[in-house]
Amino acid sequence: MDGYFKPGGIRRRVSFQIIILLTLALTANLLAMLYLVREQTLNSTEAMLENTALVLQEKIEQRLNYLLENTELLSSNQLMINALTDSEGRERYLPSLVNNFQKGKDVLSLNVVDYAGNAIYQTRNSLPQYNNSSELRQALAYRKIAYRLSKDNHNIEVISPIEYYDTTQGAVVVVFDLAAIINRHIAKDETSYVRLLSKGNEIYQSHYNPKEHYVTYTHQKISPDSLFNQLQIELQKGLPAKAFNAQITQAILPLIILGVLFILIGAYFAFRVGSRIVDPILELNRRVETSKQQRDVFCSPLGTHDELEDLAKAFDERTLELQHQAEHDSLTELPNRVLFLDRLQQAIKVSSRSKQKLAVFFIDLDRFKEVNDSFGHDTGDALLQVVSENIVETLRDSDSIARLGGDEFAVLLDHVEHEAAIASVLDKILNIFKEPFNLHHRQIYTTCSIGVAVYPDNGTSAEELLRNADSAMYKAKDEGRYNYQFYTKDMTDLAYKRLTLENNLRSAIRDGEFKLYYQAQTDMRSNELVGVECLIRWHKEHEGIIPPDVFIGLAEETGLIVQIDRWVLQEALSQYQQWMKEGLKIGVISVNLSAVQLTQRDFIEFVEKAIKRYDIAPENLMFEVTETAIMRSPEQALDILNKLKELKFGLALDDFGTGLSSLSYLKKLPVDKIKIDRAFIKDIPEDKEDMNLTKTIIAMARNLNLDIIAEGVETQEQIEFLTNNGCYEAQGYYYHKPSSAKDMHPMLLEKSTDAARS
Ligand SMILES: Nc1nc2c(ncn2[C@@H]2O[C@H](COP(=O)(O)O[C@H]3[C@@H](O)[C@H](n4cnc5c(=O)[nH]c(N)nc54)O[C@@H]3COP(=O)(O)O)[C@@H](O)[C@H]2O)c(=O)[nH]1
Repeated sequence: MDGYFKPGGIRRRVSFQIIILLTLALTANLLAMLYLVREQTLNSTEAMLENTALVLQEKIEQRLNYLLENTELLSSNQLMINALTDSEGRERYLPSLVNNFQKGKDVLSLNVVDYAGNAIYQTRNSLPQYNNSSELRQALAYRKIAYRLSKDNHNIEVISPIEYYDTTQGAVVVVFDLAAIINRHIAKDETSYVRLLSKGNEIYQSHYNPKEHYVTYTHQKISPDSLFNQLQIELQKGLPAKAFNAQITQAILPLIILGVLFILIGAYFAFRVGSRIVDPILELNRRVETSKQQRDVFCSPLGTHDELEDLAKAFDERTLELQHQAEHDSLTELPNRVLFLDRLQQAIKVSSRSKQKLAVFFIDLDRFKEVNDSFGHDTGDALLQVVSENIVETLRDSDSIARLGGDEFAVLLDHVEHEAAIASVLDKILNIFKEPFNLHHRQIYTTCSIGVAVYPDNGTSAEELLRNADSAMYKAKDEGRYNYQFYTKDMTDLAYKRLTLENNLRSAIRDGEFKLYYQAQTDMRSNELVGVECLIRWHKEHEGIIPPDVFIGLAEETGLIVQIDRWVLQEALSQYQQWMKEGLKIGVISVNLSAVQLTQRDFIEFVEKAIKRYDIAPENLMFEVTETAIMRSPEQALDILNKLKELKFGLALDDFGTGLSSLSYLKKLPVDKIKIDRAFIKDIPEDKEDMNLTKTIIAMARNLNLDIIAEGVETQEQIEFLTNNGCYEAQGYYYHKPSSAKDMHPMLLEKSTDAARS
């Protein structure tokens, strides 16, 4: 029972609410009953009071009539006439007559008056003065019995004329005790009171206490002939409120007891109903809790066949949906890293038992970022979808594929017999990228690099295998992309170094650890300075200067090159402005343009803002771009290069000769200058082939009317060979090694002074 009625719990709420509802309903019923019982009791009490008042009035009137008749009989008695006329006879007959009359007749006094109203006989000497009494005068005049209430209202005086032949000689006046008359008819243990009122004044009361509350009835149904009416007497009956309420309580008490019983039974049923509602909810709750911990526990079927059953089903559906969402990639609908690792873990268990191998591929699309930047994310997404579909098609049903995130996929090959089987799948995957993908009416060229780790040789846990496949993938990238590499131990170090370098690069950008070096470009005939190339250096604390070859590749891979090259451009222009202000003659300043920048939509805008800011004419700024960079996304690159050309910026084709370098292709590029790669120059004059190639390049450039500059010029022989063959500009250690602006300053000053002199 612990927690059975937990505070705020449904069982408690349902039970309590049903009990409260029952109690309220019952109370309302009882109140209604109470009202009805009270009304009924009031009606019956009033009816009872009316009846008893009527009966009482009749009885009193009967008695009064009886007394009146007796008084009349008395007054008409012959002896009474004799007594009136004969004083002797009066003494002789009247006492016995009167005594007889008084017996049991509630008589207070009996009097005989003569015609003038003078008392000629009286008991108790109580006769009031009757000579002026209008009732006496009426009785004598009309020879008719008359009556009235006494002055103190407590008695009734009856006046009956004494007739002698056709005359009235006097009258008998009898005073009756009103209380005695009424008391005869009232029981001693009467609970209700009786009051008689005359003109609002109480003339009689029994059992009446003015301080108590009563249910009162005033009897008014009196006929005009009745004595009460003639005497103007009102009869009031009343039942004490206590007695009245006791009747109500008596009537309602069984109902209250029944009500309480009903509430108790209701409470029991409320608890049962509460349990019937709550038990399935608690069961559902328990299953929900279990399903949080155990993957295959479901809430349905609950067995209730009602809305709860629907809820349980809906919960299961939503759980499966959420589970699917949590374990799948929404773009490709492939399993994600979580599910892949789970499946890999299971596969490792099976393989460990069956002593079989399995292989994990880590696939990364090459330069996917450029596709995104060049053609937008929709195209990037479509590429990922089509690539994933193609990979799925090359795999067996028992193999697994997952999208790990971004442009990374993973494949799990089960039950691998030998490495040749792995290689066959790898080839099939690489073949997918042989042809361009047709997406959104464009042909998108892309490739992928794949790293492979094999269980148990390259790892025994899912994480380790995936991590090692990742390291092998980086090796594939380093090996020129679009190939696969099997994991070897030294790759872990490589991957670690790569990760460290990436992190350091990010902090170098943040902390401003880069410096710009400058290398002169010289006219070999006049030794005049024609320009400078800006070359980045990374001054890393404790490690010294790190050359660009070490980090530019990774910066391009990670996209960090955009920030780096933008910094280079601003720094170069700022320095150039400074030199101009100092009156130094620099010629053209060149900066390198990476492939990633050629895909940046806002690149032109950024360049325009920069030259405006440093007040540099576009003709004084040259961009050096390699063929390889252009070929990564030719359409976009050409678009940007043409715009730069239109804006009058200089364009040089860097590292010329190392790429495809066809004449027809060269004609399409809007470049002003070609830079012969150092690789052709360095072995001149020893390498005749290089010399022939260099000659061809120079001829080709001249034919196309392009300027030409040789890189890596280090010797006098190289200068002679180049100038003899029509190439007059050079960049190389022979003239100047890349140096900081400060170190370069004396040379710039000297060159500028020479130029001024000549
Ligand atoms: N995207 C960017 N790329 C840049 C930037 N700065 C440099 N780079 C690229 O890095 C590559 C290596 O550059 P670096 O180490 O600076 O080498 C340059 C010269 O130092 C070197 N050179 C010049 N003359 C000689 C020589 O007589 N002998 C010799 N052994 N080496 C010499 O050649 C490199 C010139 O580079 P480039 O003309 O651009 O090809 C290089 O590919 C740079 O492009 C940058 O800011 N952004």
